[in-house]
Amino acid sequence: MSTAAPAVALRGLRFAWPGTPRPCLEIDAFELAAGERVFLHGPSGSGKTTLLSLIGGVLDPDAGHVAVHGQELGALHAGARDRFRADHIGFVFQLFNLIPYLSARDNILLPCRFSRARRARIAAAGGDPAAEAARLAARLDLQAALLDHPAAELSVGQQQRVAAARALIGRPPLVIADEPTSALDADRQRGFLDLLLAECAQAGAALLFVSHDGRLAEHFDRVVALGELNRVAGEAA
Ligand SMILES: Nc1ncnc2c1ncn2[C@@H]1O[C@H](COP(=O)(O)OP(=O)(O)OP(=O)(O)O)[C@@H](O)[C@H]1O
Repeated sequence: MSTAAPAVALRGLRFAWPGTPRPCLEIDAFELAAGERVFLHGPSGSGKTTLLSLIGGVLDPDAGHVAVHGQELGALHAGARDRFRADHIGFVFQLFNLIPYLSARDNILLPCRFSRARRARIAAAGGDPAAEAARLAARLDLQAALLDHPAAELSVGQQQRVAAARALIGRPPLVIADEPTSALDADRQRGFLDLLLAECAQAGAALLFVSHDGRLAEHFDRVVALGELNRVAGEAA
């Protein structure tokens, strides 16, 4: 990994879902600079979540290259790719993907269990994972008592904030957020976005933020329409 490398670099990317007649994504080139905050938007079904899964190495492209912080994901075998993802990428998923029977606290701490790099970054900043989980939860307006509750007992908005704390803990250099504010009321949306931007700025992390809510776009360094990148979407438009 190189710190001078872009957070994300895509070249000649092509991906089709199995059994579908034409590609979902064809992207000649895209870069997200280290520390850059990009707002990505596009119509429903245009391939935003698919693109995030390719950048996260959860899906493999049919052709082309995906590099995260200079590391070509295709060069890593499955186990190494899982470790790389745990160390370097914080995800906030559209459907949160919390483990329902684990407490909110244990969900937030989960990446630290898998990633030595995240634990090391917390230690280097003079903290420990439990204190960092509590700090992030407080910043996200999650009451301390809620941290002992199983994730399944939390409201949708609370689950979303737990998912954000889980993504941010241990300061991954790339944060990927897929419609993270959709379940929050307007006040919490703004607070959530402020926290995400502040935490990413403090950690020097790049942020790739997908949303339908164009009102949030003004807070980002750059706004990208997937239709401008994706040749398939361009043809369909
Ligand atoms: N697991 C899957 N198997 C087959 N096709 C899929 C799968 N997931 C998504 N697709 C298809 O890929 C296309 C892009 O879907 P994707 O979820 O990436 O869009 P999106 O832009 O994130 O949409 P939304 O804004 O509604 O979340 C859609 O046509 C969808 O039907």
